[in-house]
Amino acid sequence: MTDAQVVVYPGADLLAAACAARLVTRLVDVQAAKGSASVVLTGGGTGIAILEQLRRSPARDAVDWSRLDVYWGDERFLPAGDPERNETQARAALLDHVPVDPARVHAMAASDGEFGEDAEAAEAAAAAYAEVLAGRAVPEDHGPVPAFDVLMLGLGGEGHTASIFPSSPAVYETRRPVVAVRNSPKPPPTRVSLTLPAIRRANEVWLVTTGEAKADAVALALAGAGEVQLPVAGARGSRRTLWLLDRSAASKLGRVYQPPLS
Ligand SMILES: O=C1O[C@H](COP(=O)(O)O)[C@@H](O)[C@H](O)[C@H]1O
Repeated sequence: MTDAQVVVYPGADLLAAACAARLVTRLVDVQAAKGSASVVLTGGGTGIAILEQLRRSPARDAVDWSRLDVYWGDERFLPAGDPERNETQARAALLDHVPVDPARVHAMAASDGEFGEDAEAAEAAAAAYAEVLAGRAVPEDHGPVPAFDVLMLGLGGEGHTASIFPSSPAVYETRRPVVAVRNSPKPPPTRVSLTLPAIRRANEVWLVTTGEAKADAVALALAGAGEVQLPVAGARGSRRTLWLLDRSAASKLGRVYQPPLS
């Protein structure tokens, strides 16, 4: 993964605030150039902290929220409003506080929704989300997934990203953009996730994480580990891949990535 850029911040709070500022800048620039923009949100502690910082930032008003498409990289297949759903957390952190167009907020289905809770429900939810993506793709995207402007991802200490876990069926998926995930090693067991081929349709992929528990996975991914054992190693954007880390998450990288001592 030679073309990835790495930015290391002194701490988790500063990283979240800086990522929020970076996101405002990127979305404003894209809207100025194209009229509208798209962002794919991640769940997890760092991803939600970024949204909270964005809510608190006066600069958030620079974004035209009505001209933004919001997607998710993965979802925990739980009832609507469940506090563990990535959508619930993103709404509380940001989306309920800014004038987004509800029709452009593309949440993945809930387990008490139209597809029900049975064994096939998560598969149906994944297929439905693939249809949503296909419906939003334009000819210039050259495929059934939009070329997302910014796609943010967290990661697990064992190397999962979105809900693509090491050596799981999702990491081998080459055809479908969205899959159901069963028996996730991290609760809840049933999830819906973009696949690596869909993630790689994004113009920019931002990998955001903090804490020492992520340091091995970060170092291995940047050293070129294989994506089957370490799915996050397969996450990259078509134009840019950015790793946004705090010092702890970056602590096992070589000196080249370390910030100067202060
Ligand atoms: O379950 C999930 O976890 C990962 C990482 O979360 P973190 O709290 O350890 O940073 C997240 O990227 C993913 O979206 C989420 O569903």
